[in-house]
Amino acid sequence: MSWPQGYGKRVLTEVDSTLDEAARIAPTLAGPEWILALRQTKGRGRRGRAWNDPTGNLAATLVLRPQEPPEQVALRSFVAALALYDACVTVTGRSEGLALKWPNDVLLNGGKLAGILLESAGHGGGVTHLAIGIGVNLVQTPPSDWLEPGSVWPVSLMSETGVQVDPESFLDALADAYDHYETQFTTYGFAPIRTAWLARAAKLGEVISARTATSETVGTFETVDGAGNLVLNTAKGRVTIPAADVYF
Ligand SMILES: O=C(O)CCCC[C@@H]1SC[C@@H]2NC(=O)N[C@@H]21
Repeated sequence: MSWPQGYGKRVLTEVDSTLDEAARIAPTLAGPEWILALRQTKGRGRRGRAWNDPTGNLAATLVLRPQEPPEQVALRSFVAALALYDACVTVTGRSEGLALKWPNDVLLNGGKLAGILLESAGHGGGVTHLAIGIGVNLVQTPPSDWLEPGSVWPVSLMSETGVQVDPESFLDALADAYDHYETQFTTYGFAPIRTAWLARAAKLGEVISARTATSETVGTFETVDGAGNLVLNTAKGRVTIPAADVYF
C-alpha cells in the first residue's frame, strides 16, 4: 500500500489532542495533513465527552482546508466513515460484522469500534480548516467506567477478529481509503458517498431512537437525506434530524 500523493503525515509520540494540534498547525499547511499521536493526554469525543485511547489504539486527525460552504464541508464525516470501514476491511481481510452507525461510528459485531469527531474553524461564513478526528480501538477498549449508560458497548479490532495492527499501519490503510472517497466526493458530490454509506448502515429499516439534550424521537430508520440528516418514520410522520445520538 502506498501513502496517497499530496497528503502530509506527522507522527507524534505524545500530544494533548490531535484535534488541538490540527488547530495549531492548520494556518501553516499548504495541503492536507494527517496527524497521528501514539498517546493523547486530553483526547475528546463527541458532545464534550472525554476519549480514552489506551496505547496501541489509533488516534489520528486529518486536517483539510476545503474551499466549500460549511454544509458541504460537514458531509466529510460520511467520507471519513466510509474510509474507516474500508481500512478495517483492508487490515482484517473481512467485512463481516462491520457497519456504520449514524452519524459516524463504526460498529463491529454490534459494538463500537471507532468514532469520528469533526471540528472546524472559520470566519465570514467560510471554513478556514476542517479537522477530522478519528479514534479506533485497535487493541484495547476503554475501561468500563468511561462508558455512558445506554451507549454502544466498545469492542476492539483485535478482540473481535484476532488481527493485531499497529496505529501506523492502520493509518496507511485509512489514508489510502480516505483519498479514494475524497476524490469521489469532490468529483461527483455527496450522492455516491450517501449510497455507499447507506449500503453499510446499521439498523436501516429498523426502529431506533435519536436523542438530543432536550428531546427523544423514536421511529423507523428510513434513510439519510442529501444533507446528511437522519430521517425517521415516526407515529407522527416523517422527521428529519440534523444532530443527535442514536440508540438501538
Ligand atoms: O465520540 C466519538 O465517538 C468520537 C471520538 C473521536 C476520538 C478521536 S481520537 C483522535 C482525535 N483526537 C481527539 O481528541 N479526538 C479524536
